[in-house]
Amino acid sequence: MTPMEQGLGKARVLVEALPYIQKFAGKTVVIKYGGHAMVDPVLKESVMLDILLLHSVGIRPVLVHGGGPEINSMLKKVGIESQFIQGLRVTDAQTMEIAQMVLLGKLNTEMVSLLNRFGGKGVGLSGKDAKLLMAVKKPMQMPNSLGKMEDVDLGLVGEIQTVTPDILNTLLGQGYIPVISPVASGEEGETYNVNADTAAGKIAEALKADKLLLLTDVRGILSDVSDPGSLISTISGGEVTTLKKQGILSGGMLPKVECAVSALDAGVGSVHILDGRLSHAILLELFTDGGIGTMFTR
Ligand SMILES: Nc1ncnc2c1ncn2[C@@H]1O[C@H](COP(=O)(O)OP(=O)(O)O)[C@@H](O)[C@H]1O
Ligand SMILES: CC(=O)N[C@@H](CCC(=O)OP(=O)(O)O)C(=O)O
Repeated sequence: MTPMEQGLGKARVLVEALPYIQKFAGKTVVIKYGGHAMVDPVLKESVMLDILLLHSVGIRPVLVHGGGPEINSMLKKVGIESQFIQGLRVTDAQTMEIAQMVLLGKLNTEMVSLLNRFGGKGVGLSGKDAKLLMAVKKPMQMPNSLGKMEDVDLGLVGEIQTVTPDILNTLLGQGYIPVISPVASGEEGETYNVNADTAAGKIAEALKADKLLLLTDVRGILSDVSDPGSLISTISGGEVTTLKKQGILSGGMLPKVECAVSALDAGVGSVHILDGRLSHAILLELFTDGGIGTMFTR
């Protein structure tokens, strides 16, 4: 291909993206990025660049990050093993301390630094800042071996009670990109560990976001988790309930579908689960017709 043809190819991509860029200018897009898709440093840079691109065309991006695998490896180093119940980490005081150190001290600052190095104005926050996320201890019930429902103790896992998005609106209004760790405060100053998808969903609801994008390490919801070809492109709340009953949705997919359905009910414009391992997944979702991953429908 000649340099002239290459140039024309790039220009065509831009012209094709233009209607989408115009459609989303001024809109709020909440992006949840985490899990294994966040471990690759090259991918991480590429996601930060995509977020900057959104910002530079007038979109208001809000980044909520996870970090489950990094928390796991730090816990392993200090000899602590985690148990997960329905995709949630049972969190004792020591686990909480380490999770907070990894999420805020390492991952949040890392992403803010990347955004700023690439010319953006990223600001790191946790749910504790300006009372963004207030939580109580999350209750949970599970069937015991006899099938009878029993209380299980998740420790310091938080259930979000209120979201006060003022700080986010202030930052967004002044051109900053908020980067949020999923740690919340309790009324008595307790620290709670919140699943990052759940935090992103509640933040999207409070901001009345136009889009919620949940980036993960699979193509989207699969009807057979071992077959990447079994992607479900669109799904309704009713279908989610059926898949749950059939046991097709499990582990970390449960908080995702729950927050997605809740966000749509609360008026978030649209919710998508995307493959965060795919380079430029965010741009493909926003700026092309086809869309990728799973889209939730009302
Ligand atoms: N039906 C399903 N379709 C796709 N993934 C599923 C399904 N059921 C369970 N999963 C699991 O959910 C995982 C994604 O959740 P999780 O590991 O918490 O992601 P993240 O860390 O990106 O938030 C997938 O890697 C997969 O193992
Ligand atoms: C309660 C709970 O499970 N909190 C999560 C918070 C981080 C997270 O959700 O990270 P990913 O999105 O990368 O999985 C945890 O401790 O792993």
